[in-house]
Amino acid sequence: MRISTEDKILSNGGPGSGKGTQCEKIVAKYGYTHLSSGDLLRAEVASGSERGKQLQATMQKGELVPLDTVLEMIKEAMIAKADVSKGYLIDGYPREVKQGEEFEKKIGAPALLLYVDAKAETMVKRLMKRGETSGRADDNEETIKKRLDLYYKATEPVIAYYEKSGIVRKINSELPVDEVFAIVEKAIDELK
Ligand SMILES: Nc1ncnc2c1ncn2[C@H]1C[C@H](O)[C@@H](COP(=O)(O)OP(=O)(O)O)O1
Ligand SMILES: [Mg+2]
Repeated sequence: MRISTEDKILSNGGPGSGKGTQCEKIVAKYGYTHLSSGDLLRAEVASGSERGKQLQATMQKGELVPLDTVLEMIKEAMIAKADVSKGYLIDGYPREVKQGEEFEKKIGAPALLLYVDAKAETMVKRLMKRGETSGRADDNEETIKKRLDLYYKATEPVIAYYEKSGIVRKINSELPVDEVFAIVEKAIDELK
């Protein structure tokens, strides 16, 4: 399956940077199909399947789940929506350069990467606050620290990887949500 370039937008950035928040607003305005790799994985865990059980153990440690599993799940979700989708917004993927390369090969090049950028200190603060109500097993101090380390080590290079193709738009996510969204809108509207 290959989906045309203009139908794929990636949203990337650190844990707690505000990807999910912005994606929700993008979906409301532009009607894209939102695929959050984290949400897909958490849904698999919640289903209680054997695959879900293995995923849970990995995610609880703040580690990345196997490359093929995530890509397979994203692909399945894209196919399921292919008839009705106005385009896909893929949130929190790729998490490492190798995942990006696989994505290009199996699904195709994206049109835009929204790089949702916030300081480490801001991300930790937001995640600790989110942890009070999110019920997420990985929103605790110890796992947050690991996720941040992993983000800087594995995921930041993804941004550099896509910078070569000129599709990265850096979004200052230190601002209030609506101001962040104004920057996001500009980046998306430039595609048209
Ligand atoms: N621009 C902003 N200003 C203040 N809080 C924000 C924000 N964007 C998001 N948040 C809050 C909402 C969440 O409780 C928390 C993490 O946001 P999120 O969208 O769940 O992040 P991510 O999906 O990148 O992990 O921070
Ligand atoms: Mg999220």
